[in-house]
Amino acid sequence: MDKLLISGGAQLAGEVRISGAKNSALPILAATLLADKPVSIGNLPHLQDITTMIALMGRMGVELMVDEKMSIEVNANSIQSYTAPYELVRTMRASILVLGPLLAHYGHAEVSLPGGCAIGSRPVDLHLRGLEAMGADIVVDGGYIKARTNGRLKGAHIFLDVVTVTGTENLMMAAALAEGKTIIENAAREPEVTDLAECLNAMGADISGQGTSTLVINGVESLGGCHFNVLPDRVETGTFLAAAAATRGKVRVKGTSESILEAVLIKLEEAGAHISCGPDWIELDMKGNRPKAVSIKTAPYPAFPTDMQAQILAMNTVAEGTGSVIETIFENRFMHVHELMRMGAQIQLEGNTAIVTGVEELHAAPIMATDLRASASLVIAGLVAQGDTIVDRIYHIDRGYECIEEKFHALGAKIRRVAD
Ligand SMILES: CC(=O)N[C@H]1[C@@H](OP(=O)(O)OP(=O)(O)OC[C@H]2O[C@@H](n3ccc(=O)[nH]c3=O)[C@H](O)[C@@H]2O)O[C@H](CO)[C@@H](O)[C@@H]1O
Ligand SMILES: C=C(OP(=O)(O)O)C(=O)O
Repeated sequence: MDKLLISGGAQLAGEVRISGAKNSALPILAATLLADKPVSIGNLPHLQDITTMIALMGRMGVELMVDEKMSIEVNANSIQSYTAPYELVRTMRASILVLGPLLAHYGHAEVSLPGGCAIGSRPVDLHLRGLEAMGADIVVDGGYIKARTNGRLKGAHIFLDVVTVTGTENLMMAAALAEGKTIIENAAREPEVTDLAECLNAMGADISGQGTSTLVINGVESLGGCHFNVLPDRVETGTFLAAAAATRGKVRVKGTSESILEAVLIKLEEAGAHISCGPDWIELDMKGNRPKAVSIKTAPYPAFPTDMQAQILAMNTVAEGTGSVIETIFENRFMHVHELMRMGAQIQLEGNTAIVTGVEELHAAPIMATDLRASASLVIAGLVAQGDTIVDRIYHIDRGYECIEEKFHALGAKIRRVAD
């Protein structure tokens, strides 16, 4: 199993290119199952979750051709199986995103229940309830969601009790081919949901309201092909900026946009960062200063994203002062706290709140990655710690970060991948 070996202490400096967003690329790949013609997707990130989605769709008989620039052409017409098996779903929850498209286009689907994971129980009840409201027959049997529809799904008025990103995406995709109008209220407003809506519209769907909490989808009879470029990854962007702030460095992230991570940039400025932005870049300069601790509370977009909680918490561990970190989305998203404390971080954990008092220095220790963003926070901690930190179980980080050690290395970090 690969590990990352990080010799801390370098101030990050330089430029880094941001990849396409994992959480946009995954639903867009699933959306190609709705089309009758080939769909081509550009700016696809090169990471494990994308490989898993390609493997899953390939297993169904879908033809996928990736070129050397990580564009992919997907032709779903060759599909032969409508099943997402447990062995693939268990490695990537986002596999649930094939449920809505398979059901809407082909009338049936069998998708393994994703189950819980390190960050929380993560049920999919709202996905299922929404599809049932559109006329689907759903049973859960032997760990599988078995869904069928007699004829086309029917448009429905759906109110989501909780703001759910993949739930909104699954229902929006299903509604795109349903008969009549669907209204989804309390919909997720994340940029990745908007990106998916734009891609579906480019395929011929009739969706409006994206970026607001009410989506209106007029179902169409069929969807065609298109070429679509995935938006930049706001979590990868924020991760490099948080690392730059923690190391008192100066980093420019390119191929990204300030408009998709305002809540994060505001907090980094509060931490003392000087931020400047261009049309497709953001620069953060700490002018050599120690960051100031900030308080954050995670909530659905446009508020502070849960996927950036661990990285800002890691910055706080070496900041001046005390900051509180409140996690409101997932009930168990503080696994990194215990590992950071092993490095000398001062953190008090009370329910969904972590009170972090910055220390002058963290100390290297062998530490274990437990989930994707927790892993990123441990890398940030390793970058600022005295000595050599070994981060184990980095398969979590490979799920969602493209060439992470190469990108940090290019910014002056002493980091390399080591095999057991
Ligand atoms: C592939 C992808 O895009 N993953 C993102 C997506 O995950 P994902 O879409 O799985 O997360 P959700 O937005 O659905 O989860 C939000 C909350 O709703 C609850 N819930 C969700 C669905 C449901 O049927 N019932 C229910 O109770 C969840 O347990 C959680 O407490 O949004 C999360 C929240 O921004 C991010 O952390 C993930 O990176
Ligand atoms: C939690 C995440 O991903 P997923 O929903 O795929 O587990 C994430 O991207 O931080």
